[in-house]
Amino acid sequence: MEIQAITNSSIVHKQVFEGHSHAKQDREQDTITISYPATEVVGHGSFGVVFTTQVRETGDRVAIKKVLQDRRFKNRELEVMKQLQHPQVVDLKYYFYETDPQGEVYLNLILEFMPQSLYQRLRHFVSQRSNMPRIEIKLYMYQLAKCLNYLHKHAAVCHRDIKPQNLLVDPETYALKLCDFGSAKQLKPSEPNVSYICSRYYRAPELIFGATNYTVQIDIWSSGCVMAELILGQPMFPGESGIDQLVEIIKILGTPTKQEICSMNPNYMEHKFPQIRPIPLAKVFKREDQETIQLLSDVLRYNPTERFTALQCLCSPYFDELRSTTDPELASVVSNLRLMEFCDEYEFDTLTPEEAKVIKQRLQPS
Ligand SMILES: Nc1ncnc2c1ncn2[C@@H]1O[C@H](COP(=O)(O)OP(=O)(O)OP(=O)(O)O)[C@@H](O)[C@H]1O
Repeated sequence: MEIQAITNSSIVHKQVFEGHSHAKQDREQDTITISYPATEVVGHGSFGVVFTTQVRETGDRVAIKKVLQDRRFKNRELEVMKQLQHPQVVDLKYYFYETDPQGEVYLNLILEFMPQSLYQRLRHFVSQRSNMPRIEIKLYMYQLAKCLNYLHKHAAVCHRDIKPQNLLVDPETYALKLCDFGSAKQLKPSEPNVSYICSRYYRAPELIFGATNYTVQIDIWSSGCVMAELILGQPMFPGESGIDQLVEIIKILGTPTKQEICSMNPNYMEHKFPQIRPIPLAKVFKREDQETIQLLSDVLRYNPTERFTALQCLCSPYFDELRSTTDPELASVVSNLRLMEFCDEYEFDTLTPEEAKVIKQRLQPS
């Protein structure tokens, strides 16, 4: 779903809740009033509409995502977004409810605005028959790994729909932020989760195998698919149906071994698959260097426990260029985005002090 805004002169005044207030329940006395020019909605998504405007009190450009609210349930997207605050997550500034004349209740999420999706950014290069510059890919992938480390470790949340359309970017600063937490969930090892989530090209193989005990590692697989797509200019595994998606993966990674199938879903152990040999990733990505190939092969692994975690991705030599650049232009992008700054409280809080020390030495240039 694309968004656009056509402003007209009328100003809307709304009582809204703050996105990160500490109040446990939504009470009217906890609201503030903001105003913004009314906008016309131009795009419709599967769950709602998004439009953009500017809050007059703060001058902030925002995107307003309006979703139909089922009165029987808490909105999981809202609950998740309220607890997330990270430079690589689109910030929830405010939210409010409204009821239409038919009595339907809508939840409006007022979000930090970002100019483009990574999907649109890639299409820009593809339409010019050029490639996205390697360094731009690296800047985006680094921020995605930083985001997922925070999401998976600090918040224990799995996004479950990582794809270029849900990664918002600013091509002027190279900032990247994750959006659309409509499928996100806190996964608990003891509770099963539905496997029919995530958009087809980006679905981890354990989801295609119907696993319900999957982990946050499904997001890492999707990220690997995004990285491959940015390099190739087209999806790496363009499956035409649910099962064809597996065929596309097998065509490149080869048939999974018995152990690999067991690691994804033991119920398929007896199933007979045609034996296909893997194509080395160095052949698929002929013009990429060794560090790029290595990171891709570390994330596009059948076995979710062998697949790199977000923190392991961040430590990959692929990102050393960002840590040790002598190019003043790149150094300034890295510094403006504060890519080498980490917060102990929400980025290393699940590590022991010893582990944190080693990781910091690796991630922070001396
Ligand atoms: N904060 C934002 N700033 C700018 N654009 C945004 C923002 N949030 C969403 N968008 C745009 O709106 C699109 C749809 O947003 P989102 O994915 O959250 O809605 P959805 O209804 O879940 O859509 P989908 O049909 O893709 O599942 C995004 O792909 C993006 O282009």
